[in-house]
Amino acid sequence: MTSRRPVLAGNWKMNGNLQLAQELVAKFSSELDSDAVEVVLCPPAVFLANVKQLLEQNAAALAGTRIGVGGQNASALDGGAHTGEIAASMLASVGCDYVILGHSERRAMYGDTTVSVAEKFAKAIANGLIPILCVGESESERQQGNTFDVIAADLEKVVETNGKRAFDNAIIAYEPLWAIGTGNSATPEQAQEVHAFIRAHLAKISDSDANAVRILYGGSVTPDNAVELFAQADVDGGLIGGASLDADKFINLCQMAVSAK
Ligand SMILES: O=C[C@H](O)COP(=O)(O)O
Repeated sequence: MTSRRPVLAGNWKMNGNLQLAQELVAKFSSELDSDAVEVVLCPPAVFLANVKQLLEQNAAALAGTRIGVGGQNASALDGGAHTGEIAASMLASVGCDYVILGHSERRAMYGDTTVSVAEKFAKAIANGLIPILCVGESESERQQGNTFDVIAADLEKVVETNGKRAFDNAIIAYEPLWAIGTGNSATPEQAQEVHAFIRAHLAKISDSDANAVRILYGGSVTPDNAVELFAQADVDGGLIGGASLDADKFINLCQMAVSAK
């Protein structure tokens, strides 16, 4: 059985400020003394360099932990006349190690598609970033029994675009659309069922070690439901929205991810 280090990624979305960054770094400096969990802070792009600088300024106090910075999106292009876009190379240049790709909010409101997300994935890995690939179904897709098909299509397009080793250094986040921001998390059993499918499908379509790929759950994770979710065999941590904006809740979730395994 491959042991997988859990990941707790905090997706601030279009929220937060430098004060939150300072609060999080101070709390991690004083209360997290384990490298058994990989923590990823994903603030809005304007704060990425500041958050990275804060982590570097507190490196001594953060020694023995694993905390990195990630973008919330990246362009499928390298650069040019694309107002408002951010290239993967730019994220890497300010110290990002990760980038969230294909979040359902970007698919719903900003034109991300299965094809464009696979192309963004290519730019991320070409620039040394670890993609956090978001997949998940809508309520109607689940009700129609299409959950696995929807997720399989995204995984297969990434492999088709990036090759059979695409997931060697990537993270997947299963985020059922009906659970995001609703307070209505998937049950541990629902999460485990989909995570197990994702892992099995990866083994079928790619040459990456499917047992080594971290698969995070996202969608209304809080300290009240995290223990059971993180205890599931194929749940390797979480992609956290709302609760990542509260330093106490977020570090609590990190500690739960450590103790759950
Ligand atoms: O990226 C995070 C997910 O969208 C979950 O957000 P949430 O924890 O606020 O439901």
